[in-house]
Amino acid sequence: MSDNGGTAVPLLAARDLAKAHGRTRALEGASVDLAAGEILAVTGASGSGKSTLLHCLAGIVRPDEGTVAYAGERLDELPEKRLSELRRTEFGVVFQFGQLIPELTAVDNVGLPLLLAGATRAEAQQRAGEWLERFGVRGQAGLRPGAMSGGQAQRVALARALVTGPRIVFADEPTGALDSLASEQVMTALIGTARESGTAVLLITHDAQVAAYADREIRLADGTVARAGVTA
Ligand SMILES: Nc1ncnc2c1ncn2[C@@H]1O[C@H](COP(=O)(O)OP(=O)(O)OP(=O)(O)O)[C@@H](O)[C@H]1O
Repeated sequence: MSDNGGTAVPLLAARDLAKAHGRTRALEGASVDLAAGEILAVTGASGSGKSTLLHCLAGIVRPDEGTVAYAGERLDELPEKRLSELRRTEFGVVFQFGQLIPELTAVDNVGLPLLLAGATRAEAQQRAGEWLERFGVRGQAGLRPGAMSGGQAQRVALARALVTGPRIVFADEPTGALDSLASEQVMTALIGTARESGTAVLLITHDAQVAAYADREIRLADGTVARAGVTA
């Protein structure tokens, strides 16, 4: 990340996050920076707090302690209405599986965020088709998720996460259920598109080959960042 006399402002900056699920302390003092356009891998053992961190950074859950600042706004303090607007317009999310709506075809899944943002059905269908094309799954446009391979479904999910032009994509084990070929196709599609559009990506993964796509890697252990969380 470029250093503006030590004062460059990251796009997303989390400080000293703590979050408990009941009696389980999932995060304990985690601090992370994400620069605009940066691709950051988050690794760590199962249960180290990776998903909880992603949920706090994406404004899906509020931390118990600590701050999350996105482009000058404190996510941890925002009212739910503004948070959900940010999630709809500025952030895209991709999970390991199951995030597509099973009753909708690929093109309708990808078009849905555009409809929610006020596009007409024709506009939504056209732009969704273009995004399916970019991810190499236009041939699957009329299929429902159950009729696609895991890799195809993930590429449709990526198209849906990116169709609104978010500034950050949060991806939680996006290749976790895929074989190595499908995983490579999904990662190539995600990283290529993110680089082209300057979208930042926060990528949780167990897989060193997937983490190698990132510009930087941080490792969580016991709810805190064990390695390189904040850019100097
Ligand atoms: N909704 C929940 N209710 C209770 N405990 C939870 C909940 N979500 C997470 N935890 C616990 O919090 C800790 C951190 O979980 P988290 O899912 O953030 O870790 P993770 O590093 O993403 O794990 P994995 O790699 O297995 O997905 C774990 O001990 C987990 O069991």
